[in-house]
Amino acid sequence: MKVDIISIFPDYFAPLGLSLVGKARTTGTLDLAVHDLRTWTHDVHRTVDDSPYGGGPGMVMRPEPWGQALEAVAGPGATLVVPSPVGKPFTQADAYELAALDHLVFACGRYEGIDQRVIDDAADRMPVREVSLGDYVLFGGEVAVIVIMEAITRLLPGVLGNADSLTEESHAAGLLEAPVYTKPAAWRDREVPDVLRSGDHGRIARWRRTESLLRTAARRPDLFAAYPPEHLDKQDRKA
Ligand SMILES: N#Cc1c(-c2ccc3ccn(Cc4ccncc4)c3c2)n[nH]c1N
Repeated sequence: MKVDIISIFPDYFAPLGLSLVGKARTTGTLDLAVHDLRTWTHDVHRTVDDSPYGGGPGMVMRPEPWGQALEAVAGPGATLVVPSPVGKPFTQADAYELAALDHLVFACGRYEGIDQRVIDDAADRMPVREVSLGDYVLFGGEVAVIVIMEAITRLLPGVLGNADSLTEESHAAGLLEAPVYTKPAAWRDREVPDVLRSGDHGRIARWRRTESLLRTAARRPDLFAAYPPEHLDKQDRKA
């Protein structure tokens, strides 16, 4: 997978050189490049922002540098991903969709955002997805891109040592995962549930399923309500 990130803070993406994302880059699974938007400015001050038409607080990112940057970076087959407070909430399903694409270009806005004409102009040439991490406000898109890149990279072939992890984890099947435990069996007078030490894989699977349903119902009633009833069996309905 080829990924290009455009930002006025390219150093923000140093974390993408670490751990499993860094390994994916080293092995060639992920071809990631970060670009400084100011490369496409031509004034002595390398200006990327200006005051908003219609007035209001803050500054808006100028269209000219973005237009030239996207023309240079987003070739045929690219999908533009724009983190934004007004974007579609980013979900695991989105991570799977993006992980299946050949080339992603991330546009990291700052200030009050990017001139809307940049998004509209790009949409004439490529798919554009405006996404939001959640209902809170960040300073810019960089943190969102780091989160999205981690969510995508772990879905790429060979990145996770045990691909089975993907099938049981939270949100993979629309539910939250069950609690996890490891040694010691007793810690501060708290015991690991006996079923998990029973060796009875059928019982363990059932216990995890029940805990997953109960946890989802308690913490994410929205996910629980959306969970297809046909995916619930008789045992689930007793939970
Ligand atoms: N994804 C995502 C986001 C952002 C986000 C993303 C890109 C930009 C660019 C600029 N800003 C700052 C800003 C802009 C407009 N209104 C208020 C603040 C951003 C915020 N905030 N919250 C999220 N979940």
